[in-house]
Amino acid sequence: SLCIQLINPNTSQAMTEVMAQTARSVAAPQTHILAVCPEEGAPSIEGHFDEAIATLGVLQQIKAGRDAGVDGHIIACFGDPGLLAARELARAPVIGIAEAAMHLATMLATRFSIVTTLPRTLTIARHLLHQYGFERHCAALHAIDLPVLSLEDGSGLAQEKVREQCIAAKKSDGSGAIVLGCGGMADLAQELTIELNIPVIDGVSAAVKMVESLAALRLTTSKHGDLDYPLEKPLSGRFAGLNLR
Ligand SMILES: O=C(O)C[C@H]1NC(=O)NC1=O
Repeated sequence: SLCIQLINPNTSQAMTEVMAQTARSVAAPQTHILAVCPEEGAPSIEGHFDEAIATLGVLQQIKAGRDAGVDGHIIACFGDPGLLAARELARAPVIGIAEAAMHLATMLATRFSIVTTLPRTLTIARHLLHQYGFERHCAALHAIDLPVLSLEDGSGLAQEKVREQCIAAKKSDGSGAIVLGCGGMADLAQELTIELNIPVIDGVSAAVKMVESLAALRLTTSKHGDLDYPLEKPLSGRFAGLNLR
């Protein structure tokens, strides 16, 4: 059986729960999902500053997961914060939900659109497209212009805005698939795929199946070159816990 550590980099328990439920709904029977979030940090991640704060918590969780011997780690925030640093620390695969969703979209359509939360995080999504080499695959990016935690306020307004943006994107962008740009949207993808009749992809679900695939292929994070374990040095204070030895 497999154990996959699902890390919500923000500290909102409700969002962790939404992602964990979605992850468990797609996981194979013998896959266990260990859902965690940092003890301290930002309740939502909505920019470069929040991502910097969240990265320490992600690394602490990666270390804990590694010590617990998990078979894979998922960074469940659409900015994929700390992804490469986490890959240095980890032995098992580390998958970000943005890269997972983008990869799947390129296998299903020649162009995809992204629907995320605040306009200011569109820049982060564009940066990831560049970093992953998917710029030419992404036809357009849209924001619902509501904060991340509006997805957890129980009003359903954010969910309706996501639906509207997806319908508009399908009509206007010339893209054949849509990537949902927030971990908190994980539970919306399956219903929207049916309603819109195009692939609407959630990165949490995508990442779960990618970790399962990599594990089945006995493939783990390369430790040759820049993703080798960090060089040993005396990390001090709150960082001491990140020493690998
Ligand atoms: O960037 C975003 O809008 C979404 C991103 N922020 C967050 O707290 N979880 C996320 O997936």
